[in-house]
Amino acid sequence: MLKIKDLHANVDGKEILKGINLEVGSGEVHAIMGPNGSGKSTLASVIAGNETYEVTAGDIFLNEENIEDLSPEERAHNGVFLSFQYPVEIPGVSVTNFMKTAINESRKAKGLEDMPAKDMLKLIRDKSELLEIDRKFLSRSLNEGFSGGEKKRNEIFQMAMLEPKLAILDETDSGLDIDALRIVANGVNKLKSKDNAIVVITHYQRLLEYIVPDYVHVLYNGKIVKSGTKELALELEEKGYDWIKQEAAV
Ligand SMILES: Nc1ncnc2c1ncn2[C@@H]1O[C@H](COP(=O)(O)OP(=O)(O)OP(=O)(O)O)[C@@H](O)[C@H]1O
Repeated sequence: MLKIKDLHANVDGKEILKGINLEVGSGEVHAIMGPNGSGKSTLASVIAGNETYEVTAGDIFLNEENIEDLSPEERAHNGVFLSFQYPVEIPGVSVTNFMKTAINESRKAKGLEDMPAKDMLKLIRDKSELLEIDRKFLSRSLNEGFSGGEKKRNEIFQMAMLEPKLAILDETDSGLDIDALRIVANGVNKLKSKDNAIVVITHYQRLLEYIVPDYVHVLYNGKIVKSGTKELALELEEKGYDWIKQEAAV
């Protein structure tokens, strides 16, 4: 599904990613953890094609296809989805209209007609129910005045609508109360299938109790310095990152 080889990336001439190697197979959930500033969000942005970052070396493959030269839109049409750490507000564009446009643009890229209005309404209804989203939310401007938790839930609603092949969830748990965390995690778990893959970036083991990862990776100073199973997340919670930093320095 996703294969990253020796990826290096800069921002403003400063190297942030310093040789990332990562393989995520179909049907797998991977968690990426690591100290503040280690490069987690940068990695997510680079996979999604954010042009702020300059890839100086390495390759990113999605289903064997090198996606490096694709624009963010083309990557999205190929099934890459990034849920943002800080979702942007779009005044004047309702959640429903945003979703309709996103779905129809993605269909257009595949040479398909717009989704019939009836099917679109059903899809919106089904997916908003999955994430227990109140109807009145759907007519509000995207993210405008949404609470932190509402923004995060709305990101997963977008994921549910678009059914990506590769979903990267960047700190989806931050700002969620316990009930919202459970709802969002249940939503993600229901969207999980043998044909898609999920990468979860998180600081806390708590989310991983709900979305159980197959693998956990630690990103430190622009590199994945340790990988393991979900027990690694527990160990990090207990011991912090100092031992990882020491190991990485050896
Ligand atoms: N657009 C940018 N301009 C300047 N510096 C940047 C930019 N994006 C990222 N950086 C720097 O790159 C480093 C890695 O940032 P990144 O957001 O990827 O870390 P992170 O691991 O996601 O951190 P956190 O856990 O705090 O969210 C940081 O030092 C950050 O200041």
